[in-house]
Amino acid sequence: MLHVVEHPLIAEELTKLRDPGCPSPEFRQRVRRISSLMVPSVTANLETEVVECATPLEITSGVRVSRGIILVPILRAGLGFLDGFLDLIPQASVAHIGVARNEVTLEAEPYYLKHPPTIGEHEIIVLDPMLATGGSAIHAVRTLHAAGARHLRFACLVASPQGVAALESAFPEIHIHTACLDRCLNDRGYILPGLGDAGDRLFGTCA
Ligand SMILES: O=P(O)(O)OC[C@H]1O[C@H](OP(=O)(O)OP(=O)(O)O)[C@H](O)[C@@H]1O
Ligand SMILES: O=c1cc[nH]c(=O)[nH]1
Ligand SMILES: [Mg+2]
Repeated sequence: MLHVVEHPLIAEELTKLRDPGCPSPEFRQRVRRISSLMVPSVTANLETEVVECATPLEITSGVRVSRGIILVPILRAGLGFLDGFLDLIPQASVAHIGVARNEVTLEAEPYYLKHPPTIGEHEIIVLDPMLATGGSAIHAVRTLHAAGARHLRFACLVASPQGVAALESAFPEIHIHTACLDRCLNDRGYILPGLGDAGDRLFGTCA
């Protein structure tokens, strides 16, 4: 299921982010701000349970999120999306998955994986600013499922209709949260209108 997180502040940040003149330090800050603004929507349906708690005056009931949270940025660009989530969910663990898209074949090429052993008991939030062909996200979700993940959602900044369709077709139960659903992909697999290469813009590695 696709959730487009609509909010005026997110829309304004994204508009500034698309500008090719936005330098890396500003780009990083804006991505971080958007990811923080997305957290309430991405986490709105987390399972909770009632717990007993004390105030200075009496015993009452409170709420606890039932499962621990693991954030999984897809390297590299997912790292740009991580801090905004950690700002609001500092207790989350962080697993890393390295996937690079081969820019000729557009195939996802995995190169790294590190996650806590208890992945199946946690809520997993996979993070990547860009969902283009969907190859990288599909590889990441498949890998995490194989490692035991059972409660998993995906959050991105910009999605293409093709990427959403591919990810939903591979995992019909998945919830995809995006700040924007863009128009299409170009013949090199870049999202239009998009914002270019998110990893390069985040880390200042543009040609
Ligand atoms: O949906 P896809 O067609 O797979 O494309 C999206 C992927 O491409 C980008 O990463 P890239 O491979 O450029 O690596 P980087 O993050 O290291 O720049 C982006 O961050 C996604 O991971
Ligand atoms: O538009 C795109 C597509 C893939 N990766 C990016 O960083 N941007
Ligand atoms: Mg890149």
